[in-house]
Amino acid sequence: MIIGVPKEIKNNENRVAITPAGVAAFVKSGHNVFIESNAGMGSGFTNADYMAAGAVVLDQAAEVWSTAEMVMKVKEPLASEYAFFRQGLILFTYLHLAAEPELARALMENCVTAIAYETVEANRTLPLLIPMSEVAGRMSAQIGAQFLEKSHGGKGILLGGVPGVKHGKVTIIGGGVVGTNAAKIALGLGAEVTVIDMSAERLRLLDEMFNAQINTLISNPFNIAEAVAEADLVIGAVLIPGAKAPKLVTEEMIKTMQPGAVVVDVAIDQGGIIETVDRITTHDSPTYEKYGVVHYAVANMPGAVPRTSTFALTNATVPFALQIANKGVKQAVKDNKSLYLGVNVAGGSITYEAVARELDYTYVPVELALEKEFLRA
Ligand SMILES: NC(=O)C1=CN([C@@H]2O[C@H](COP(=O)(O)OP(=O)(O)OC[C@H]3O[C@@H](n4cnc5c(N)ncnc54)[C@H](O)[C@@H]3O)[C@@H](O)[C@H]2O)C=CC1
Ligand SMILES: CC(=O)C(=O)O
Repeated sequence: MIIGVPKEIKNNENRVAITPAGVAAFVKSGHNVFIESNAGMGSGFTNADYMAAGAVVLDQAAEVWSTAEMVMKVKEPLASEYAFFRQGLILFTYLHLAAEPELARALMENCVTAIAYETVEANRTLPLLIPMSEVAGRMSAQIGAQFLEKSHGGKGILLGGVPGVKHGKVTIIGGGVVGTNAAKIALGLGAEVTVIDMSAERLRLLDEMFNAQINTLISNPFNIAEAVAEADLVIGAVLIPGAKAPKLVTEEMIKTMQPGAVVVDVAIDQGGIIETVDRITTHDSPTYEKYGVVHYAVANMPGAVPRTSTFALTNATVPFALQIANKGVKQAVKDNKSLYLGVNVAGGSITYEAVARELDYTYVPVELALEKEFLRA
């Protein structure tokens, strides 16, 4: 199979979908890799590194997209990339379609087989989301601490306090991978940490994991309102796979926060859980202020630490991509239920139930959609 890797074009997105080691793995299995010139520069990989591993370096993104049978990316394609979609193309990347209706339509209209990293599932975990959630979770506490500084618009507190002065309070809503990693760093900084989740089982696990050093609360509007009002920093970390994030922190709750408090809505890639987060921000301009509260809503947080993130992401994605390349998408998806659950669009239909429900399309099971696709070809 011919694998294409274009350079990422989202604001300050310095990750790349493949490392030279990944290229070598594809080449060893008899595949060809075409990568856009300088695609790896932001992560510290030169064109020469990729060529030494066996890749062909192409100057233009258009050449990569048009040559490839499978395009591997990091972030969802932006509007300027939709023109590259065509029937038969396999796209393997983060998609977050519940929050990207235009992208969903473009993929359907062009009959792309689109496999979303974030819905590939194994043993009730999301193996291709986990590494980036680990990164974003850790970053969220660090970033929150930074924006609490006066010079960054915050209320001017140190999360850890100092002897004789109170610690800062961090409320984390969603105790999954992002939430757990945020709690680790917030606790390490010396903050008083509260984690809210809808799963009592998850809270029990967290209580044990942190040796009762954090407060845990079951998710309901009353507990969320109280914990938000008290918090210096709120971190949004809820996920319902494939679906739009529920708005759990209302505008009224945000109004109860103190001036200079900070919210970091990590779940923004699925639409965000904070009602007053009304836009996606970028690494260039990461925050805005509303009701005196600093709002941060960057949808590609790991893009700011690209070297760590590219290694972590590709460690997880390349083995799945190799299965697709070795067997072809139809057989790979048939053999591997995890990959089956990653297919969001095929044969012009939405093939992931929660995405179809969210975007108001008829859900078509992957096997039927792929059959249609192969009959059409
Ligand atoms: N902005 C960015 O750059 C990045 C964003 N993310 C996003 O962060 C979000 C969280 O991801 P993960 O932690 O990996 O998901 P996860 O599945 O590990 O955790 C989600 C948690 O939310 C909880 N939950 C669901 N409904 C809830 C409710 N009503 N109240 C409280 N808790 C509830 C679940 O029980 C689960 O523990 C996702 O949207 C993910 O895509 C991840 C990486 C980077
Ligand atoms: C998960 C995701 O969207 C990211 O890492 O950018």
